[in-house]
Amino acid sequence: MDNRNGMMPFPPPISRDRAICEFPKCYTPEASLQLKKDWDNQAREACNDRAARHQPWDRQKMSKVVVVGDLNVGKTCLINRFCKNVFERDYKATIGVDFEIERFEISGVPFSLQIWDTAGQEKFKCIASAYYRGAQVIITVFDMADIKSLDHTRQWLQEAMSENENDSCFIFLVGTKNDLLPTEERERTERDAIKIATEMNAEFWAVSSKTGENIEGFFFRVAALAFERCILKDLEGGAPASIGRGDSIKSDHAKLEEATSQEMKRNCC
Ligand SMILES: Nc1nc2c(ncn2[C@@H]2O[C@H](COP(=O)(O)OP(=O)(O)OP(=O)(O)O)[C@@H](O)[C@H]2O)c(=O)[nH]1
Repeated sequence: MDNRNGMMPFPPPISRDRAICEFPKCYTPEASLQLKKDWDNQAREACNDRAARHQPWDRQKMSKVVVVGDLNVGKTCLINRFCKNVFERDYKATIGVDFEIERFEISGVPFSLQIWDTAGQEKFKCIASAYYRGAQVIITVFDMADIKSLDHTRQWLQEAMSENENDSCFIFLVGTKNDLLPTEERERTERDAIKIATEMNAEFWAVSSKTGENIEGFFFRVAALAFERCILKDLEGGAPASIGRGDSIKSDHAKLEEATSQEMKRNCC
């Protein structure tokens, strides 16, 4: 499509497998952020009303998601399994940060998650932490087969929250690599994780990026909760997050490259 006049081309249609109609279930009621089984009435009515009047929302709806946790716990694999349906067996450390945009259609409304993958390695922390601000969702990740990484999630959350307002974020605690554990051990680790999730005010999920178990259910849940909050904020007249029309994403990429190369040059970390 011609882009010479500076207008952004229309984005491609949202994939059918990213349409969410039913309110997605939690993993376990013991560590869930919302026990309700359906959308908030006010949000649902607002969406139905707009659809009936063929009146689109003023801004494209978007939430920022920040994924944190120790190195090697599987943050990149978690994101890549959902966004690209791939699983990488070999470990490649994330340098600084990276991000993916995932588009959904929820109750007929286009909605995007901007998912930030941050490096777990200590030496890249100073780059990654610059991207914590403005998150609507924080996902703290640990490796189900490495109990130390579960203990460290409190510290990761504290650091991510230090850049955000209290109560402004949905918090998730995600255990990856559940394919590596026998049932008994898995149940024990889940019980430990649920205790920590409760302390953190987080919703717990156990997933496997290798087998794909619970990956879609988890991200649909994240998208649905973030979307609903976005609609309710809009109805309250708060400033909703806006994704812009592509140029802000490009400038994020430019900033990312610049910050990473400066940081590497300075070798400060
Ligand atoms: N068996 C199994 N291995 C996994 C799973 N998820 C990730 N891995 C492996 O764990 C290693 C680390 O995965 P990454 O996703 O790169 O880890 P990361 O947390 O992004 O690491 P950093 O970028 O250093 O912060 C890789 O060798 C993956 O193949 C999983 O669900 N099951």
